[in-house]
Amino acid sequence: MKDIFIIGLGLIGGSISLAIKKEDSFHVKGFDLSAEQLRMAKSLGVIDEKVKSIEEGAVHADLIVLAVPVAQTIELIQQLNQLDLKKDVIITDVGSTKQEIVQAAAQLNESITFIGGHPMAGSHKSGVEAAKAHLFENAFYIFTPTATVDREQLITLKNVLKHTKARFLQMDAKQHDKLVGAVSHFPHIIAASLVHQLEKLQETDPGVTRLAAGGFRDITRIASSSPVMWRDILLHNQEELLHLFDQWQNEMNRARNLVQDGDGEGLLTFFQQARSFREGLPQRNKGAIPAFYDLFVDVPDHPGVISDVTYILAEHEISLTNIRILEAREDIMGVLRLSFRSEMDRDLAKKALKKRLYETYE
Ligand SMILES: NC(=O)c1ccc[n+]([C@@H]2O[C@H](COP(=O)([O-])OP(=O)(O)OC[C@H]3O[C@@H](n4cnc5c(N)ncnc54)[C@H](O)[C@@H]3O)[C@@H](O)[C@H]2O)c1
Ligand SMILES: O=C(O)C(=O)C[C@]1(C(=O)O)C=C[C@@H](O)C=C1
Repeated sequence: MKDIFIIGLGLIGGSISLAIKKEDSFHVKGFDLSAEQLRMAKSLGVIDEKVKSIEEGAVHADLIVLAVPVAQTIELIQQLNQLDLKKDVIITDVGSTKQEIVQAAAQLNESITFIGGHPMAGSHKSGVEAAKAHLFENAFYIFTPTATVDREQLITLKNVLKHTKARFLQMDAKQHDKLVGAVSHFPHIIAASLVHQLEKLQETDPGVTRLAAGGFRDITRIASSSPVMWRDILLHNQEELLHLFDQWQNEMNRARNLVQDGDGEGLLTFFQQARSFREGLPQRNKGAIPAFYDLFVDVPDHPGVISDVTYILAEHEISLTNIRILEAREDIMGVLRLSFRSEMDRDLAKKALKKRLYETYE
């Protein structure tokens, strides 16, 4: 496995390329419909080589990765089927839905192996500038091979993608769309709907958006994701989403009744059950709840304090993944939330800040 061709060099295609390109034995060629993305992918060192057309990259490839929106994935499968590809070539995709894609791939010529894939990590950001080599580290990477896929070919694919450091899982495409519909697709609809609701309220109460604080921002972050990508995902997972709409309507009616009846006990149970289930979700991987290695630091509200904290971390060569001021009011101690990539970084930061008399807690 030497020649790898990635079609679509956005967030996901770019991140896969960065993760596998570190291996000297792979040569990664890339193509993107957008000339600007393609140019940037090469100049940022995301790919080894850019090609001018799908045919140019595909005919010599041992592995072809389709990293475009799911509707485009189906068109590309049909397009690739018209080309004279290498014998034993493997085609995989990264689409967020699997059933329609796997069905489309069933039409491919017999000499082509198609293995559906879905790395379960991402971002609301799009484009090659957002790509990161470590995006999939510890995340689940789901494969949906059909019964006709040769075991050796699946191993070959995993041997390339193991450099993403993701954790591999296998299931059939229908089960994939059911589960991912619940943990990913439907929540994106809810996030966008909450934003629509606020937009309507703003028409009569223009000041309301200034009050939208941490809670609203946390739950609606994913409403900033690519509209084209999410349109296509929803169109591919219609059946599962319709079930989820029914369940959601029941859930909202249940909550509505508790509020209408002034049922304090019922509301307490409603929130207690949700909290305890959420807290039991896996935290140490990039599953439903991402890994947080957060450290909170009490800081006096005076100019220069943030640069002092970041300077101390830089002195100890500790990298931050995020920094956020949680509270900063006049004359009141504020709180900085520092996020780290690992527990080790957090512990080092804790020690370094303590030495400079900063109060920290996890
Ligand atoms: N964003 C996420 O969080 C996430 C996570 C896992 C999987 N996915 C899946 O990954 C795929 C890509 O998503 P992304 O977030 O990288 O999107 P993106 O918008 O960052 O990148 C997609 C790229 O594909 C290019 N493209 C579109 N049609 C093309 C075509 N026919 N030929 C060549 N290039 C084409 C676009 O120009 C763009 O650069 C989607 O199928 C999505 O469902 C996304
Ligand atoms: O973190 C985010 O912003 C994401 O939305 C990532 C997310 C998800 O829903 O969890 C989005 C789409 C995917 O197919 C996989 C992961």
